[in-house]
Amino acid sequence: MIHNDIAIEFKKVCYEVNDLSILNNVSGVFYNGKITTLVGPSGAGKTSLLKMCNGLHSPTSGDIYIFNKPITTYEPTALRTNVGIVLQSSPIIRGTVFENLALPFKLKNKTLLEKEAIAFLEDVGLDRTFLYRQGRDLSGGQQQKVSIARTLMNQPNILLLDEITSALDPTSVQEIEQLLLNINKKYKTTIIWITHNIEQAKRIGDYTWMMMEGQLVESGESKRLWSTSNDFIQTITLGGQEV
Ligand SMILES: Nc1ncnc2c1ncn2[C@@H]1O[C@H](COP(=O)(O)OP(=O)(O)OP(=O)(O)O)[C@@H](O)[C@H]1O
Repeated sequence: MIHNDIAIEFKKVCYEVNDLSILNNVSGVFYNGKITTLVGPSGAGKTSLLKMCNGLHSPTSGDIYIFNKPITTYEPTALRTNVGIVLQSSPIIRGTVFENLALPFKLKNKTLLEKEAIAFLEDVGLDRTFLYRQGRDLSGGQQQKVSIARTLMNQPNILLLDEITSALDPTSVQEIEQLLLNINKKYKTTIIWITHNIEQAKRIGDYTWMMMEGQLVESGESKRLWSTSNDFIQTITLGGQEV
């Protein structure tokens, strides 16, 4: 059966490296056009799972479907164009913001027009005066916005975010949350967002996946999940606001 509301589906996914089990029998869905936060203690397997969504890692067993098609049927470049990723410290290359933004185009032998670059910058709340500033001279928050804009250049349907605000000041955190909520709304982008900050997870996620020791222990609508009081939620919320 085809489900148009599902962007990514995991079916009994296991991932092992050198006989070490990193993901164990993970089954679940990420809904199309929604924001799902991925929470759990350090070492739970969140980054490994995220990297499976754009083919950076492959399951040892089990299946992953992207828009109802097995991930293995996608050509790797097409998959990475369709499923973008931003990391905690995505690299800013030497050169101007324009050169950084042009990178995905350059890799495809295409030319980025200045007006296109300005439109993408505006999507992340930076005005045209940033275009010819040196990327590495920008603040951490501004660099992260440029990284997000650079990933958006490919117009991905799915955006994977790995702790992208954990090194930033509260104002930048708030701005980046808002700009991603706007992008989600404007382009209907499906977002999967790893965060250690429980308050952030509650604020931004339509859905939540809770992971522990390589397993998906809870998942569902955030409003419902965070208001229940099972053992997992007790464990991660009583320990403070960071997991
Ligand atoms: N290539 C690898 N070789 C060996 N062990 C690995 C490899 N990749 C991940 N692991 C281990 O798998 C487990 C899960 O790692 P992963 O980075 O996915 O967790 P995480 O939940 O994202 O953690 P964190 O919140 O600290 O980033 C960890 O114990 C890690 O050491």
